[in-house]
Amino acid sequence: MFDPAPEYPYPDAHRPDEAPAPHALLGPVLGLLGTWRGRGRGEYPTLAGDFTYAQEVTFSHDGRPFLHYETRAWLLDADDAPLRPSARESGWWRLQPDGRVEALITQPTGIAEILVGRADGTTVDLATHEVALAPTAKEVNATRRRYTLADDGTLTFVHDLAAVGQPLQHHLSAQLRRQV
Ligand code: HEM
Repeated sequence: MFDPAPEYPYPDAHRPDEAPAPHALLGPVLGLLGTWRGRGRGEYPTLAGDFTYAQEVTFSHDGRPFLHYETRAWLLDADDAPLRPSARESGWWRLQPDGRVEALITQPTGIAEILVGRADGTTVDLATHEVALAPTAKEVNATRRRYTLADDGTLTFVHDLAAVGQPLQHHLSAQLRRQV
């Protein structure tokens, strides 16, 4: 007789004081744990104009030396009402000794990125190591992502993009607040 497995016994923690205890290597990114929500503005020279959007970002861990990262964005109209779903990403941020970070991030648009960079407790700065594209994905060559934690519980996010023949330049900036 088939015996199904019980519920997954190792739930993720979304706060530093929640079990399981965070791995020591997560020290430089502990301030990111949890769910963040806010608004941003985007642009790119190939687009007709700039746009405003809302974004939700979640970081969690299961006691091992990596973060689970997930984000969903949606475009806003001039009255701040939802216009349509936009970018989604998920992945893994692997913490190394000395605050080095290796991030693996995938998108439903056929883009898979490996980024490398550093975390120092208040900022995380990641730049492309390699991009892999599904056969029908748009051409993306590189990104740079900077996350900065301010004292008042605000997380700012700046995203530069080299894609569709354009050099690396600003695509997105957002300000997010931690959700309780
Ligand atoms: C908060 C996250 C993001 C938002 C809100 C966003 C928003 C947008 C919007 C509104 C467009 C115009 C096309 C459309 O309406 O869909 C666009 C284009 C594009 N985005 Fe983003 N984006 C985000 C993240 C990213 C990321 C992470 C990448 C790459 C790693 C990326 C790469 C591109 C590319 C390649 C284009 C197409 C440009 C073109 O074909 O001219 N975006 N984005």
